[in-house]
Amino acid sequence: MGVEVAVDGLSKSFSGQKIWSDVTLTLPPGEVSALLGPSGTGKSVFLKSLIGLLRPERGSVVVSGTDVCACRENELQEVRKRFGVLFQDGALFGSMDLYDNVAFPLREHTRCTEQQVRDIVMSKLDMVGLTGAEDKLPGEISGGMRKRAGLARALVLDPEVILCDEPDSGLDPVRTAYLSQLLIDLNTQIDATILIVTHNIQVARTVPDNLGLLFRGELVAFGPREDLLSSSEPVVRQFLNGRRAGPIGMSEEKDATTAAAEMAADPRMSDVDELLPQLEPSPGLGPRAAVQRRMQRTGRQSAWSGAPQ
Ligand SMILES: Nc1ncnc2c1ncn2[C@@H]1O[C@H](COP(=O)(O)OP(=O)(O)OP(=O)(O)O)[C@@H](O)[C@H]1O
Repeated sequence: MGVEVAVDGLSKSFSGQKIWSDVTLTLPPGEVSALLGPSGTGKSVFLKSLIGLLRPERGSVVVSGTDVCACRENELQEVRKRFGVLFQDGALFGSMDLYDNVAFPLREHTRCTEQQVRDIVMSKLDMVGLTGAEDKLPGEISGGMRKRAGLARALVLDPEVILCDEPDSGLDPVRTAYLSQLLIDLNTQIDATILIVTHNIQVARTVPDNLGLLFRGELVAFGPREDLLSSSEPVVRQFLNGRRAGPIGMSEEKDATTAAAEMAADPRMSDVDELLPQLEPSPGLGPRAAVQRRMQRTGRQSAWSGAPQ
């Protein structure tokens, strides 16, 4: 099962320029969470901070008793093995075929025999629907396939936490729908804690158990999907409805007077109040363990999480 990731009072700046400060949230073990936010608010910086690729000035990120922000390099190497990361572009090696790309972490970090490598690589490629494509080079396949290959590579070390940086970027709506289903199915099969960074409203509304929003250098909200999807917080509503009227402007933020005037003037500013059901695992996979745990954790019947489990 996935592990909890507890972030407390995290602050990051570059050369004195604040990116975000005092970010506190807990990724519940085995649940799927999504982090939203306008471009440039530091979502990728946040993901990198979780695995110690960037070092925030203040705060902690505790994974199984280890503070990623304060531990030594050798401890960091150990804690990173618990993570699988899908980078925005898949980050595949262009000169290696998909098989070797996916095998790479196993050959680097384990003493698996080539037969064991083969078994693991083929099973992960199968999980993401890439059986038969193992001989292809990244340049010979579509963007959606590259994402899935990146996901297969993120899975080979059996991670307890999976971080996905904009898994939907550059994908058409149909491929995005397949990828969303794949993330829910993976969560069902391996019960890993998943954090998705996304701009995609449909993904945000249908995939995660929990949602968070970064804005103006702060985490303005983080909580169960029901709370965020029905939130009356203007910035949350603006983002989840993808409209211009609201506090978020082209260059990230607007002054309050302009935002209020736009809200009053825009007659089409009707928000989507329908709470879309959360995606269910594909037939034959059984229920997601996270759903039951989440009900116990939050003490709620999951009224908007689709059919009863
Ligand atoms: N290594 C770095 N050194 C200096 N500044 C950086 C570094 N990495 C990121 N930044 C800055 O931090 C800010 C946040 O960047 P980040 O990529 O995290 O945003 P984001 O929310 O993921 O954006 P997008 O949604 O457009 O991908 C940007 O202004 C970026 O230029």
